[in-house]
Amino acid sequence: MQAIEIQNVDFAYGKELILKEASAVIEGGDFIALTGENGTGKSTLLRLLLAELKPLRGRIRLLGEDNDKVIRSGKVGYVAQNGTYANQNFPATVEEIVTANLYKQIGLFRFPSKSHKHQVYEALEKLKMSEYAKTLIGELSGGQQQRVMLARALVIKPELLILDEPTTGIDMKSVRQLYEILGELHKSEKLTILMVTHGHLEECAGINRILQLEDGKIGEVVGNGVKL
Ligand SMILES: Nc1ncnc2c1ncn2[C@@H]1O[C@H](COP(=O)(O)OP(=O)(O)OP(=O)(O)O)[C@@H](O)[C@H]1O
Repeated sequence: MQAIEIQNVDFAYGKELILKEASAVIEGGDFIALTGENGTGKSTLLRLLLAELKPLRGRIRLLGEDNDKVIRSGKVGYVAQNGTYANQNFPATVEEIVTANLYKQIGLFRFPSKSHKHQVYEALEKLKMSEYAKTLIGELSGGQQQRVMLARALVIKPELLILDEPTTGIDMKSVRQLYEILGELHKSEKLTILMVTHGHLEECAGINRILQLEDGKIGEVVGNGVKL
C-alpha cells in the first residue's frame, strides 16, 4: 500500500509559493530521507502531511486515506524538530512524557491502566531507555532526550513514523545510535519512515530512497544528481 501520496500540492504562507505542484509517492515499508537547503520548505511539507496546514491546491493521502482522517486515528507517529523539552527545566519524567502521547486512549482526566503502562515500558525498552523512566527529562543528554521523543512517538504503535531533523544538536555517537535504532525498527516492525535530515546519511544503513525539496518541488536523488 502507498504510505504517502502527495499530489500536485501548492502551498504559500503569503504570496510566494513554497511548494509548487509538489508530488511524491512513498510506498509502505520505505525508509525515506528528505533533504534540501535551509528554508526550502521541508518542515512545511511535514506540517501539511500532519494536517496542521492545508494545501492551497492538490491532495495528500496517508495510508490510503485523506491525511486529516488518518492523523486523527493515531496511525502516525511524529518526532518534532529539536526535541521539544531540550534545555528546559521541564517538570516531567520520561514515563510521564511518553504516557502523555496515549491521551487519546486513556482519556484526558483518567489514569493510565496497567496495559497503558506496559505499552509505555515496551516503547522505552525498544529505545533502551526504560531505566530512565522516573528521571526528569531535563536531566538527560540531548541524545537520550531524542530517544525519549522517539519512544513517545512509538508508544501509539504507528504504521508511519515522521521525524523532523532528529539529529540536530546531538553528538555523532548519539546520531549513530539513533540511526541504528531506526534501522532496526524499520526492519523488525516494517515501519514506514520519513525523516527530514541534513546530513550523515551514510551512517543510516536502512534508508532506501532519498528525496530532495528544491524550488518547491520534490525530486529524487539518484547517484549524484536530483531527478525532478
Ligand atoms: N509560520 C510561517 N509563516 C510565514 N513564513 C514561514 C512560516 N514558517 C516557515 N516560513 C517560511 O517558509 C519557508 C520554508 O520554511 P521551512 O521551515 O518549512 O523550511 P525548512 O526546509 O524546514 O528549513 P530548515 O532546514 O531551516 O528547517 C522559509 O522561508 C520560512 O521562513
